[in-house]
Amino acid sequence: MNQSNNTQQPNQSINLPSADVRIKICGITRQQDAEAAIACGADALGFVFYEKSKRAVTIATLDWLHTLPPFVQLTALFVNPEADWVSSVITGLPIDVLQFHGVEPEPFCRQFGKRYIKAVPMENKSAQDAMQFMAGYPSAGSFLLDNYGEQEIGGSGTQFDWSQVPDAIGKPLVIAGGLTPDNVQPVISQVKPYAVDVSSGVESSPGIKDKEKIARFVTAVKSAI
Ligand SMILES: O=C(O)c1ccccc1N[C@@H]1O[C@H](COP(=O)(O)O)[C@@H](O)[C@H]1O
Repeated sequence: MNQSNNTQQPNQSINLPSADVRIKICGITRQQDAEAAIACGADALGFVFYEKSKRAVTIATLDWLHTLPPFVQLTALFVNPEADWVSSVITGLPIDVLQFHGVEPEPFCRQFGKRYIKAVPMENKSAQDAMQFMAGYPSAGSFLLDNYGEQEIGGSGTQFDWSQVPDAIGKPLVIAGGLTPDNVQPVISQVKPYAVDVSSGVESSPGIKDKEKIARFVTAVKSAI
């Protein structure tokens, strides 16, 4: 094929129509919340393997994970973990994707042979800064933009400046940070992300999901234009 006929504007092939924007419900700690999220239409669930989090889980507390239905992606979130800890988690549980929220270098993230999402700290960051950060992770399958600073760890439950989301990066972008059933439509309209990720915005208290909020979130995403 003629090379010149095969050039793509990277994000044109990745941005999805709003109705197809994928939904990840993160910070799940309980089986009933996982099942509720799947019943509501979540595409992916996230589990926080970070002991300082109010949503921290362990291999033992997720012994029900094998009973979940197929075709829902299970994501393990880590913050500056030991490699052995990541290996134990992916050996012990049916994890599909890793998500790194700390300052893990690129060789660390890719050593596990799993697809991974690298979180990008967007607090006070320009689109140019974000692109520079992402360029350091060529092996990442996707980037998750969240509102935290270089020395913090994410999960603040607050929004960043969506006007600073870079375009044409050639990788799927996941938008996170303070999303709720009420503000997810504007970010989809503005940014046209590959996926949206929510944790605190669909909770009744940290680590306890609210099925009604999840249902409202999913409905809002699927009806976004
Ligand atoms: O949820 C946590 O406690 C957490 C701890 C450390 C890093 C990330 C964490 N949460 C993740 O942050 C994003 C956005 O969450 P929110 O919707 O703003 O509450 C999401 O992936 C959370 O799982």
